[in-house]
Amino acid sequence: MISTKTTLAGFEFDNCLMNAAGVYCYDAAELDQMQASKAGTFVTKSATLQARTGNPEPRYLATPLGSINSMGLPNHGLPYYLDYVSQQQIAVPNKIYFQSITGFNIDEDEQLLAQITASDFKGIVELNLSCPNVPGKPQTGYDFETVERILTRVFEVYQGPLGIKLPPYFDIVHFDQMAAILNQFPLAFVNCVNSIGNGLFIDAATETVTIKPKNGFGGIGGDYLKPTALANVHAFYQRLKPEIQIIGTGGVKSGQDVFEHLLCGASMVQVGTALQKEGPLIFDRLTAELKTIMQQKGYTQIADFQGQLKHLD
Ligand SMILES: O=C1NC(=O)NC(C(=O)O)N1
Repeated sequence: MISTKTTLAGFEFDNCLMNAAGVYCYDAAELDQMQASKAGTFVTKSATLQARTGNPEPRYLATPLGSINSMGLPNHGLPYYLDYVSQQQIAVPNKIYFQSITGFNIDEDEQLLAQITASDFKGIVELNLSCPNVPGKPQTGYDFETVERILTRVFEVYQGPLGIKLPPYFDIVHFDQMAAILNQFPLAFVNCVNSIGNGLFIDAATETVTIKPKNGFGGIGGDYLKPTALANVHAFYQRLKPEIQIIGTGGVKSGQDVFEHLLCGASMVQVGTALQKEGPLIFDRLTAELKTIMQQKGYTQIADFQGQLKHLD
């Protein structure tokens, strides 16, 4: 019997696959589809203190090799998602859900966490430190001192399982510096990676950008992202203390892509662009393809190969 079960933050999940925050998680209708899918669980759209309409449209484009988006954190506000998850904790009790949050400053992060503490939320928090699409708002994950300040406050005020969503890094020294900061904290996980911020996809026929916000600059996902995502997963897997697990996100559209993220050290794999394109049935296909690869290699569980990427010595 081949199993794609996984454990994260001390919880067991029937499947190591789930959505990436932002995809199929904006409202109850989308989250219901995630609940009905083969995914092991879901994460909500990153919730902010106040509901947001997000950036002007067009703000998303699927491209042949991936996607570009500048959604701008459209969401119904944290209470909406806490209510939905509260219902699911009763309707489907033996599952653990992820709540993504993002404040626009450290005090908002604290307020969001206080709301979660005051609720009956029993799941895992994903603190998004990497949205590249709010005009004027930097990707917090690139400000190392601020990350340290935020995590210090977060773990002073919040006692439940919590991880962070990071932007991609492209410098070995940055992996070293960020890992040294993160190893100070009781993080349940680090999710590598968010989209590559501020890419540009243009239409040569009309000589125009393809999305409206920020003169067409947006987060890049899909095939373009995969080598960077795998590198970030593996770099942090190599550097973080074993108590901090890795969620792998970026460029997953086949069972092989899932296998590669797990081989690099991920304990859970999230799907964004390909889920947006194919819909939640993708989890049936990805699970079957991953099991086929595992069977061909003689593996029966993820632990048989997780993090076992070989180097050339
Ligand atoms: O963290 C995010 N990453 C993205 O690529 N897009 C969304 C968004 O724009 O809301 N947020």
